[in-house]
This record gives sequence, C-alpha cells and structure tokens, in this order.
Amino acid sequence: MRETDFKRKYDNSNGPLASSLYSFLQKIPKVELHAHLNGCIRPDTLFALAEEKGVTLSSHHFQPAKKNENNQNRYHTDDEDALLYNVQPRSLHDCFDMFAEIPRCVSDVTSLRRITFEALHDFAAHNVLYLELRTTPKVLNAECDKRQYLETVLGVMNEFEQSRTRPMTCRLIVAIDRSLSEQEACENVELAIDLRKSTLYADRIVGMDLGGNPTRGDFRIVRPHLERARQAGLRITLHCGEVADSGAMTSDHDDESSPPKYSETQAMLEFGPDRLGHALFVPNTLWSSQQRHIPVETCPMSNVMTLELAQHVRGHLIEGLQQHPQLREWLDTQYPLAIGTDDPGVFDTNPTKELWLLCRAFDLNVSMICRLVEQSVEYAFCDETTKRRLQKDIHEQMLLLLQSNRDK
Ligand SMILES: CNc1ncnc2c1ncn2[C@@H]1O[C@H](COP(=O)(O)O)[C@@H](O)[C@H]1O
Repeated sequence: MRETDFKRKYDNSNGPLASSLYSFLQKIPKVELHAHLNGCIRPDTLFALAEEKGVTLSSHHFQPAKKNENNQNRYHTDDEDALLYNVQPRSLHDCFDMFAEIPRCVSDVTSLRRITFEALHDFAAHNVLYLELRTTPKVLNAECDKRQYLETVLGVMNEFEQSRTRPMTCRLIVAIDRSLSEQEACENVELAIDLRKSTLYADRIVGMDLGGNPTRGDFRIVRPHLERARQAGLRITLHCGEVADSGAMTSDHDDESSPPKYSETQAMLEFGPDRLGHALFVPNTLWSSQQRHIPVETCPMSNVMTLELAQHVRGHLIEGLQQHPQLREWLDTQYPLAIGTDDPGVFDTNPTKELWLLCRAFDLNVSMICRLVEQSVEYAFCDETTKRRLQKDIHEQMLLLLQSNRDK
C-alpha cells in the first residue's frame, strides 16, 4: 500500500475507521522516554490502596471519568468515541494537588512494588520495547529509605525483564523535585552515582531529571548537583518552559537601571541538557542554533490538560491539541521529538492514545508516526549497543506490520 493509500485508510478523522487506526497504533513497537512512576498509578490501584490504608482522597480529583454530555452526539459515535474527550479537572494546579496525594497511598515497599509492576505491565501491553521510567526517591517509612526505594524499583525492573519472553528493556532516571530542598537534590544525585557503582545497577540507571511544580524552586540551586551527575556519566533531562519563563526568582523589573532579567529557560538551555521535557514556552529568540537540536520529550495529553487547551473546546482532545503552542511547528520542521505519556494514571492516557491523538490532530499518516517513533530511539539514554539492537527490532517489527496491512 502506498503512503497516500495508508493516509486514506487511516486518517478518516470522524469515521468508523478511527478504531482501525487505534488498533494499528497499539501494535506498533514504541519507545517511552518520559513517564513518572507515581503518575502511572492505575486509578483502581489508587482507590484500593487508599481504602487499605484509610486515606481519604479529594473527591474533586479522584473520580471516574465523565463524558462531556453536551457534545456526545457532535461527533461520529464509534468505539473510539470515549477517547475523544477528557473533561476531568487536570490543570497544572490540579495535577500537583494529585501528586501530593498519591504518595499517601504508595507508602510502603509492597505498594511501591505493586505500582512499579503495574506500570511496566501497562507499557508492555502497548508494545513499548524500551522504557525510561523516572521517579523521585522517597523515604516511605522506617524500613524504606531513599536507597531502598530505588532498589525496590530497580529490583522490579530486573524481575520484569527476566520474566518476559520478549523483554521490554527498562531503564531508570532518578528525579529531583524542584520544589524540595537543595539537600534533597544533592542526596538524589549522590544516591544515583553510588548505586551505579554496583554491577547490578550500572546499566540500569541512565540519567537524572529535574521536575516537580514548575512554579516553585530555582534551577540555579540544583545546577551544581546536576553538573556533578553529568561528570559522573549520567545523562540529564530537564523539565523546561512548562510555564512561561518558569522560576520563582524571575525579576519583575525591566528598566535599564535594574539588572537583566534572569531567564530560567535560558539558563537551562545554556546548561546543555541531553533532552528537554515539554519545552512549551521557549521563545525562538532564546535558542542558539546549537540548542535547537536538543531533543524534546513531548507529552500531548498532559500538555492539553495542564494548559487547559481542551476547556475552550468542550473537552474535545483533538481540537485541544490543535491549539498546542509548539507541536505543529515541531512536526512541520521535523524537530527531534520523543512522544511520552508523562502521567498515564493522572491524565487517563497510554502510549497508543498519545500517538492516536497526534495522528488525528495533525493529520499524520501511519508511516510518519512510525518514523517519529523509530527516530526517538536515538534520544534514549542507554548505551549504543542497546540502541542499535532496539533500532533493528523496532524497524523489523514496523516493516512486518506495514506489510501485513498491505496484504489485507
Ligand atoms: C505534569 N507535568 C509534570 N511536570 C513536572 N513534574 C512532573 C509532572 N508530572 C509528574 N511530575 C513529577 O513526578 C512526580 C510523580 O512521580 P514520582 O513520585 O517522581 O514517581 C510528581 O510529584 C512531580 O514531581
């Protein structure tokens, strides 16, 4: 089948073929480079853990998804109809409220093991062949300090890989929460460096992430610790420009007598991270030509929700995504991108849904989306041998899938 035929077959936006597109996308091999462990929690697991531990969750945030009643008949109704809407409250503010509540339920090693296993299982179910999962190490209780927290997650990754006939390759990124203290940042970096000395974890821990509430904290405080991590061989990804020039220290004064404004986004670009998370508000003037090649981890559903893009179109996700501040330009200019889910449990998403939304919002055909996925392996933090093996596996699987569609 030629590319134009594919486009005709799979790009029928509101018609019954939408489900064919979804099931095709579900089968393609994928790469997930931007997922936060606690944000992956299955809603059912969260409710079960809350009950078990006697935790009352805020009813505003933790409720089953509702359909947008006003618009149920506006679009063609097919199996995929439920995917079109997300009217749950998930502004940036809402989701950080939720992030504060989840650890009250994931409060011991047993529940940490459970959410890790389930997250890995859920990614593998969408044929993710390579996963970089990130998490902020936490002290859960007297039996579980930050080191045990990370060792638990790493242990589950080992078990998961060994138990599957066609294993998903799992890697860990140790996260720093920018809203916490410098000491926390320092501890997380030292822990990541120390754990990598063990042959058990040397390959498994690949990088550090700076995340957390973008309206809090200051990159300048964390920067020396990230520098140290980089010198120790860890790769660095930064949540950057998630809100307009993030950073609590930005000066309000802009007259000639006052010192130049501190731009956190600029400082992050100058640091030269290996990848950027989100990069929603990075003015064109800030990027030097070299920085323009820093790959971006983009998370369509998360962006639609935190920027409240779908609110203006009655919760319709595709129309919401079309308002994304950067994606159209990135796709048009073939900017280096990796498509991620961010927090599948919080945003009611999964790796297939992300690709499906992207295809439908920006009129991408399946060949384009396959190319995008294949290219994103290049931005992974694993070693070169693993990358080449993955590229080969992904390419072969994609060819087989495209071939079998041609034969139908
Ligand atoms: C919505 N976009 C986002 N922007 C920034 N940080 C985010 C995030 N989504 C998640 N996190 C970070 O990941 C933590 C949850 O996973 P872990 O407890 O680390 O496994 C959140 O508390 C936040 O620090």
